Amino acid sequence: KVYESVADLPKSLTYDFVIVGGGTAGNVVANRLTENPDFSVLVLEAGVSNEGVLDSIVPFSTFLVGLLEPNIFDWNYTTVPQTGLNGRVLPYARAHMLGGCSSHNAMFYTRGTADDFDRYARLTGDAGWSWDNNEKFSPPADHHDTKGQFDPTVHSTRGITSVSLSGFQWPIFSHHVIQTTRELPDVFPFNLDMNSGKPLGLGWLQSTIGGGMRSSSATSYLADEFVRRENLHVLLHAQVLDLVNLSNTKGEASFGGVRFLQDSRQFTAKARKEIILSAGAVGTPNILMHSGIGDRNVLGPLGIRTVLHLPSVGQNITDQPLFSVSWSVNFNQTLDSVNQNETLFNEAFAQWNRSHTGPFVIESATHVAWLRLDSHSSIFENHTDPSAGPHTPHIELGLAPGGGGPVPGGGSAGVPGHVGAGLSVVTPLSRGSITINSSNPLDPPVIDIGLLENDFDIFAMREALKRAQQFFGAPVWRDAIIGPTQDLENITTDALDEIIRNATIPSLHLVGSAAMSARDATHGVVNPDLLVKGIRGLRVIDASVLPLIPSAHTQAATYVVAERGADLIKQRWM
Ligand SMILES: Cc1cc2nc3c(=O)[nH]c(=O)nc-3n(C[C@H](O)[C@H](O)[C@H](O)COP(=O)(O)OP(=O)(O)OC[C@H]3O[C@@H](n4cnc5c(N)ncnc54)[C@H](O)[C@@H]3O)c2cc1C
Repeated sequence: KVYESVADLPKSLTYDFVIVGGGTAGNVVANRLTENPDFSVLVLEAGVSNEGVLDSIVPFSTFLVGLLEPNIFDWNYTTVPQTGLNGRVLPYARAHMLGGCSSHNAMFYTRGTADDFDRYARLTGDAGWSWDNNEKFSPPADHHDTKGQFDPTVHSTRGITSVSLSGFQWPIFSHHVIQTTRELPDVFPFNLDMNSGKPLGLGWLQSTIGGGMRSSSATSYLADEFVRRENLHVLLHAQVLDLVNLSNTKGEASFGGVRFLQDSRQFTAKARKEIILSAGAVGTPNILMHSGIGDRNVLGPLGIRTVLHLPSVGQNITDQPLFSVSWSVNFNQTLDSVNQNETLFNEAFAQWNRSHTGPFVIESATHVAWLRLDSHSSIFENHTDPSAGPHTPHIELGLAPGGGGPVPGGGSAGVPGHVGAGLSVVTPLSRGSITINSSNPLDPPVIDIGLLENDFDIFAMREALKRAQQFFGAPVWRDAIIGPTQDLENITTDALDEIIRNATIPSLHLVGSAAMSARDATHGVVNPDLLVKGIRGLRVIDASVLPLIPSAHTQAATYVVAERGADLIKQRWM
């Protein structure tokens, strides 16, 4: 059951497992552990309920933008000035609601490549880090014939989170996109299913949407049938401050509980078996450091006693840069037509309310191209290829029948008659850090994502732009395209770089802040079993543990981490 107040919890605050964060990963773990009726589980979520939050239910991007403005649904973080982005300070969205970022993300469901996961297995020395098919592949909202748009053999229909193809079509756009794969097959080969492990090429986007509504870890893994389990308690408005009840057995430290705040009152929840940190790639390292696990050179000056000197906490974090471009077109069958016309907007909303069909059942993008840089690119003279293997893309073009493309945290340009591409470098080499500058756990952490600091990333972004220009320059677009909304062709490379640095935003795909590494590695935060190195009974299960960013959006990989993490816990205790 989901509780709003500690006072309503039926038991004492002692459970077998305490999970910190009811986000994307945390709810998966809560669900899987409570399959065993002998385990009791408490989830502590700082944020609010997802129930009835329309902006989180309706997939359409205009609603999502509402969620990302400063409000109670987000932690409202900002980055430090970003050197690679001309010193700009950016909002850094992290959900503050049940379901975590799966309740307010753009719903792209992209698994990455088999190469990515093989590399995790290699890096950790644990072959178990392969991927899993656990989604519930569902019909699109409009029940159109999906033959030729995906490969059923690489999907599961028995999983928990719904995944579907676009449930609404913008016919001219879709036709032109697919026609481009025929006209320029060498650059944009059609790929039947980008989630097969080999995503290179261009195909139809799959999203975490079912029945025309967002499918998050809160609506799926905490659906009524699961959350009513007597051994599962989820407490909202419970912000964890730090880990407490430190003890030492045979030279190994362990924490017996977590201290949390609700309505300005402090409580301690105790774990008989394990504490699981699922507070996300910002929240998890923050809690670790406030609990004395981190670099002693950071903790000492702040007056935090170092329990374990683990300098990798919060280091080497990675996000993917996102730069949006758009072209004016002479047809008005685009998302912009709905956004710019109140009558059409209200009609679309009425249709969604009536039947969960129509333009509001998709976020914005309908197709994605995953591309590699030319192997002879000059950039490889100074950089080794950062991709995990030959089937791994370096860049992504998220193609949308509307201005500006998918813009997490931004919103679309919103001018009628536009098509857009969200350009992303999915194997960036820039790295950043999450650290703290105060001993008060209620103070926000210091977020430096380091976007575009490495020259590989700006090079790859320029290449992504060239591919987008090539794409919309294909013969089929000739009669449709009026021109780019910004002239990015007839300018110098320096001027282009300046524009890119001034307009790039983070994809919000942060990973690596509590990275897993091989057991005997001198770096890293968790072992391949996700237990924190040198601490007993403390696991991290969320996007923080991914040591390198998958060449994809990160929720699918986070679900994989969570499913595997839950399996590992079960193996230990059952
Ligand atoms: C705006 C946006 C758009 C995105 N779009 C996509 C997309 O289209 N496709 C995709 O694949 N990925 C996308 N992502 C990324 C993806 O959603 C995340 O990588 C993934 O959801 C992270 O899951 P997580 O479990 O690690 O963390 P989260 O889902 O963030 O969960 C962490 C939870 O812990 C809670 N928490 C944090 N600190 C505390 C504390 N001290 N006490 C108690 N609770 C705490 C938080 O409130 C949150 O609920 C997007 C992300 C954002 C923000």
